[in-house]
Amino acid sequence: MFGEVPDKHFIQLGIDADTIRIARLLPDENHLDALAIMMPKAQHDALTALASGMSPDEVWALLSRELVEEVSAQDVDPDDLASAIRRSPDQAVFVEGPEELRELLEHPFDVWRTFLHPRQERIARRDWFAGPVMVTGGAGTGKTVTALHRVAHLAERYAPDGQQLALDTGEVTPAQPILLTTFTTTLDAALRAQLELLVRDDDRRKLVDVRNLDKVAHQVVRQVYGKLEFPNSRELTALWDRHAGGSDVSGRFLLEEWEHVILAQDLRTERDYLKARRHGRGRSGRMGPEQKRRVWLAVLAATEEMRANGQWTFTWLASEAADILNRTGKRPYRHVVVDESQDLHPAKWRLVRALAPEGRDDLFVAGDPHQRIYDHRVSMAAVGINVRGRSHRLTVSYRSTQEILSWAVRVLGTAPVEGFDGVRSHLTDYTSPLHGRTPTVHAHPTEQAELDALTQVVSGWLTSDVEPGTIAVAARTEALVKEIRSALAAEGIDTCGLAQDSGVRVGTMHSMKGLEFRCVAVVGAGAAYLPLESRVTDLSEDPLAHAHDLQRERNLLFVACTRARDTLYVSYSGDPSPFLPK
Ligand SMILES: Nc1ncnc2c1ncn2[C@@H]1O[C@H](COP(=O)(O)OP(=O)(O)OP(=O)(O)O)[C@@H](O)[C@H]1O
Repeated sequence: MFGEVPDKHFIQLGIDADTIRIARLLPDENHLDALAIMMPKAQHDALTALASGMSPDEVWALLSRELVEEVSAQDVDPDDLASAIRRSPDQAVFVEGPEELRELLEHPFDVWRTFLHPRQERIARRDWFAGPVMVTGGAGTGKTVTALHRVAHLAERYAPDGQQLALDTGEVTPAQPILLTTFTTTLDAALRAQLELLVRDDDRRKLVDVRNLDKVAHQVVRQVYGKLEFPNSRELTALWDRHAGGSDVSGRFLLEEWEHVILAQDLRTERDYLKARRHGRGRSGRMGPEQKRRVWLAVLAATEEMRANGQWTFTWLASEAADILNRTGKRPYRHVVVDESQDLHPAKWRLVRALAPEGRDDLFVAGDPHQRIYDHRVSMAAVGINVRGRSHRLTVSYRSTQEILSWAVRVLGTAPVEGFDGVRSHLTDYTSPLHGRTPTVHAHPTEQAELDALTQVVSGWLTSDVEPGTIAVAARTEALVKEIRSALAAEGIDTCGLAQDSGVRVGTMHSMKGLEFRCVAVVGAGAAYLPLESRVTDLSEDPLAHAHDLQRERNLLFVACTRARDTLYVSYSGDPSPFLPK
């Protein structure tokens, strides 16, 4: 990791000879993190900053700024933190100790968005990175906050009319040089709201295009193909069924083969398809060459029909958008910042790569492999994104209490999780400085009894002055979400979807991703819903796909539970889910 750092840089930063020898043996930042408790803090901080690619002068500037912060913190009136944040020009305050954090808990929900920890600060406010940056970390470790601050930092380089100030390369700067993007519309609405808190100046905020990737892809492809249509899943299956006949597989299988193998690996010819790897694709792994040929022809026919009808899927759209940009050489943004990246399909990664020219500060990507709830594993190198030497991990959760974290981490089970670029990801040093109540798990004889109990719990939260919009109820299926909303409504409790704010928010576990609430109830955590049988490949069909599917269901429960800041209530009827910690 420090291969290119000369000894004199270490010495200049006060790092002793023994530590230099150890540092030279470290392959990556995870190993450096693990040594934190064995090294003097100042030396470890300096190494962490060096590892992120800073020059010795930048490291000095950062460390001395932190020192000044530490000293001046003693003069700050601790009762006046909220107004201190508002006074501070860049809306950032450094928070290190649990006491300070507890103070902050008292402040309004949204004010949280504007605090930075020195480690996050080092990433977000770094002058520049030589290429793509990856920020990983467990739920609530501030990946989104760091990404937002990075956007604000990048925006400061530009005059409000879009002219680049700091890095004048002589090229024309796009009107909106920065794209802040994520997975879904719900999340891009949340990001937009948070960016408004952080970048107060309207003109500067206009430099940032906040849009989910599907919308970005849509705009690129539409310019070439005109109006685009997106058939619903029933229409799509019917179309693919019509082409499946000769290939001895179902239309659904064919469609998945196209999206998960052909588009995922960007296979362009029958030859490439015959050679392609297809781990976790059930019976397709066992198809002979003749059958694969038939499948390839059926896929060609189905996609030709879709193209003739002007019909698209969002994965295809992303793939096509990347192709168009690569073909024309157009790069609509200077910087692309991606949040919740763990679930991006490889075609969407190709699009991300194609959206900005390669170079300094081109891509900034945040994600957590433990929160992967769709089945997309990707090698960043294969999609042309090289983060080597520029990956950073956050380990302190500022959202949930240690009690909630310790419980939720057990939901994940013990199977190793594949991180980005095939690196195993772990949560062993993932902690929270906050403490509170242990999550409670409640068993009920029937679903009706479970819903009655939920109504009482939510009423209790409301009467103890928890704002309705900071309460969320999550369930595995849409049908159960509907039942929950009716049960709460029958008791006079207003409810709304997770993206709205007109009552207690209720939604599926999938749509909880990226959000956070003071109190969370996870309902239907029984064996009937988790794992959801219809979403798990049969063991006999494909053991690898079976194991992936089960892990994905675990991750889903983990995502739902780690949305809770203060209180987590879990219930089920019938048998408990095997994922619940014993
Ligand atoms: N340095 C900090 N000091 C205080 N609060 C912070 C800090 N960093 C983040 N937070 C707060 O912690 C919570 C979680 O932050 P954020 O949403 O950025 O985490 P995340 O890593 O993106 O989470 P997830 O992966 O679960 O979506 C937010 O309420 C945020 O405001």
